[in-house]
Amino acid sequence: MTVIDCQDLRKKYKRMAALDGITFQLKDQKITGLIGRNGAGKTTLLKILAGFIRKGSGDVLVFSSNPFNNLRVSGNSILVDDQMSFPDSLTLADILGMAPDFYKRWDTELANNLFKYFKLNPKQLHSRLSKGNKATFNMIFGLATRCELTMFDEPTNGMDEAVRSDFYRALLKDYIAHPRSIMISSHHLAEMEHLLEDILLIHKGKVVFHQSLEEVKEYAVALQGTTDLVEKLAAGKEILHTKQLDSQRNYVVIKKEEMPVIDGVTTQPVSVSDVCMYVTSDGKGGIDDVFK
Ligand SMILES: Nc1ncnc2c1ncn2[C@@H]1O[C@H](COP(=O)(O)OP(=O)(O)OP(=O)(O)O)[C@@H](O)[C@H]1O
Repeated sequence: MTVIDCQDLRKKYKRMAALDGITFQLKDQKITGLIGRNGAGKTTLLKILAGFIRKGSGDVLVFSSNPFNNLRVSGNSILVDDQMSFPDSLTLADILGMAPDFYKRWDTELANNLFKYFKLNPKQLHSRLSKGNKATFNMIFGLATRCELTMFDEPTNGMDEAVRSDFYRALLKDYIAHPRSIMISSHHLAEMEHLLEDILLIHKGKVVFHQSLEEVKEYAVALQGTTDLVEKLAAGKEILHTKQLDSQRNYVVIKKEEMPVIDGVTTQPVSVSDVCMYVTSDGKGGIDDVFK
């Protein structure tokens, strides 16, 4: 089943293009990482998919329907972000108690068990929660809805390291038991990489690639060695990143292709988070370019 189908999706804020022709499809039940630099358009895309804001032009279908103000979409999807708000008069216990009325697959046992594990106070008002506890409660809520399309926008913002690690584990365990389409935008790609099956990388409102994690791991290769040898080997190749290691040695990341073996140059894999950082970087040397 096609869960999401975006074709040339565009959205402008005044004259600024936040989404500039996004095309991708989400077909199977997978955990997809929505990755991109600050301002890439991740939140805008998620809000359109959740039906919170209107698209500009192009097509967007969620469960084969336009998601904006659509009851079928809102009943089967959830966007968990730090702007989730609940009526001020409701305590956390009230919110959990009312959730089954809105989400048909709501799992009360999961919600209660996670709630106890994270030692949240059932009498507290959502608006009074600390940043980290609000993120934790929102995560519990998002997981317990078991929505067919569950989207998290920077879910771990504010969580301490232990809670982040528990969140990743809870998400994975629940997903394995109850597969569904999950999309997570996060700046902590390295620490949640083990969860992801696919990566949708966007930059300046455009899709850079939509690939499996295994494909992204094979996307680039790093060459390290004496500057003249590395430069010779990298000549004519698509260079993604360069770093001068010392006066004689260089480190160059290129798009992966068959490489001849040359004495004095080693080839190394490039991590998924580094690939995403390099291909969305405007300069090739990163912050070092500023100090040249
Ligand atoms: N309500 C708004 N009004 C005007 N411009 C906006 C609005 N919301 C977002 N933008 C702009 O649209 C672009 C995309 O923003 P968006 O929040 O979607 O990016 P993001 O990838 O989620 O960024 P970050 O990782 O920093 O949260 C940015 O340039 C942002 O300034």
